[in-house]
Amino acid sequence: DQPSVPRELHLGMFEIGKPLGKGKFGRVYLAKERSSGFVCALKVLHKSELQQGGVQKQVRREIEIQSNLRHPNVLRLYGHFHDSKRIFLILEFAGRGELYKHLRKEHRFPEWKASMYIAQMAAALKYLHKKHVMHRDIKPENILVGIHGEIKISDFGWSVHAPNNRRQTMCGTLDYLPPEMLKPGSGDNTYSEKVDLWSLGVLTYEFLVGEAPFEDTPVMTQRRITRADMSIPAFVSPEAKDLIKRLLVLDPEKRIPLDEIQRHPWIVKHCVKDG
Ligand SMILES: Nc1ncnc(NCCc2cnc(NC(=O)Nc3cccc(C(F)(F)F)c3)s2)c1Br
Repeated sequence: DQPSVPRELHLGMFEIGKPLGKGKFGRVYLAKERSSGFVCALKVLHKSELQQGGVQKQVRREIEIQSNLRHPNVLRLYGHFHDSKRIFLILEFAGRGELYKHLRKEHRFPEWKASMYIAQMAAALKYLHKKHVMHRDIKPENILVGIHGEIKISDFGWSVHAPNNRRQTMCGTLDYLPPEMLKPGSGDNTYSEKVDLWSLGVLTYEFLVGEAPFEDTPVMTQRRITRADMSIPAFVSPEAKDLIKRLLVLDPEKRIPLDEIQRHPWIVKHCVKDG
């Protein structure tokens, strides 16, 4: 059949379906490309809102970074287009929606499920870090679930190429911020992709406990993060506790590397290879 020559993308090409969710900057709809029947998710961003938020260059960076990423646990960004008022992101549709909704409904995940998800996150981060991309905003709200139950890291609005010393104003929850992004070191305040390892530790804790390890008032959360001051409940298995403790380490260089995560007993014991 004819190789598909990329046509000029525009809204009329899509039949818009049900709303899938709404982020802080705009809504997402199920959509079908009319000529091919291809199903995707269409995120609509209003240029005025992006200007107000001063984040338009972040969206450009997201498009540039994510368009080149191909991994089963990273949500695809197929393309984008805009009209006079809006920017549209053409995204892979994740058939089982937003992970945080599953987490809230189930309160917390059984260890086998949490371990499978963290193994997939480690594989995705290994892929990203090999390309010197750090996501910088790993949290349940930025993870989607595919039709086969596999997870997909999404929303690369805060991703950058490592190393990075730009100070971005953060908004949203502090819970997932690593210490080095809260108070820059006395020396160089650059940070590396190791920031994603800290967030992976926070994510592991939240999957198993149902709340973030440093959850508190904003001031107390910052203080507890910079002291790695958290306690792990007794119902968490010793292996899971060990991995969390090896990720939530103040010194970025001392955090367990991704290769070792994939070989960690808590990960290995739950991912049944054959059958
Ligand atoms: N079932 C589903 N299947 C697929 N997708 C779904 N939802 C969309 C998930 C997203 C993926 N990528 C995104 N990207 C951004 O939002 N980027 C963005 C937007 C504004 C400002 C900024 C920033 F510049 F401020 F960071 C960055 S949202 C759902 Br529910």
